[in-house]
Amino acid sequence: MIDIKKVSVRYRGTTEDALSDINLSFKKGDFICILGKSGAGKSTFIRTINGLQTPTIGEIHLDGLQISNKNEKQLRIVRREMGMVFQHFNLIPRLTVIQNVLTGKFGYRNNFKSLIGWFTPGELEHAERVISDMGLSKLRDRRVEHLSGGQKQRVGIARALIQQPKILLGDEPVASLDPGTSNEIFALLKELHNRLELLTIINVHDIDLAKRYATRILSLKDGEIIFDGSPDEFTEDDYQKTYHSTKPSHV
Ligand SMILES: Nc1ncnc2c1ncn2[C@@H]1O[C@H](COP(=O)(O)OP(=O)(O)OP(=O)(O)O)[C@@H](O)[C@H]1O
Repeated sequence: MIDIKKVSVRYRGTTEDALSDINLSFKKGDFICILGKSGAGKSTFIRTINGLQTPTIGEIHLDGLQISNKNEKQLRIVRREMGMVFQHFNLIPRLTVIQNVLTGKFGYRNNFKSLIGWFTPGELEHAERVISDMGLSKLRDRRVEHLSGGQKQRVGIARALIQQPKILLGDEPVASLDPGTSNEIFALLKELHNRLELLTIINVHDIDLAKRYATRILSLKDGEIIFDGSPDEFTEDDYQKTYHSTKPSHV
């Protein structure tokens, strides 16, 4: 589904690669968790997959088509296939739940209709369905600035789902949430992954969540993949190599 071929990324003005010679393939059914300490390249990796960052070298293919050499207009079409959820939710605080969810439709419409906030009955009905699915019906008309972190992330997920993506990308989607809520959000992401057959790729700092939910763990260090395997294969030694710190009691 996604093939990453010899991809390196070096930011302008820097002397080191943020990602270095990455070669990976992801298929439908993968629930990938990416581990790595701060600065390892996790965000760069996710951003490079959905075209927010262009590889300095190498290619990314989606279903056999190269997507890493597209212009902004073509990238908008590619990004419809990829829903994205963020650490800080990236919602519009003064807009309501349903208004925020509907912004997920913007990739499909012309700018004028989006600007004046005009949506078809079909689009509105779709938004209602996704909101209900996320357990947000009672909060439909509440401004998102008044929601809890977990509720905000559900809105973020609903906004991603309304695009009807094949791929769900998460850049630290639970890093701002408490452990209980983080687990709830991961359980929700896993349920959606199974039900909608999404390829899911998520950056996460919490190794317990990665071990509980991932079908495959990747570990990044200094822009390189240093582990690629099943959660069971990720050992204490891999943990040490990834984080260079002493073993926590829960591993
Ligand atoms: N826009 C940028 N310009 C220059 N260097 C950057 C830029 N964005 C990231 N970097 C550098 O690229 C490397 C990888 O950063 P990245 O944000 O991908 O890491 P990360 O693993 O997501 O870290 P964190 O967990 O702190 O978010 C770091 O050395 C970072 O300083």
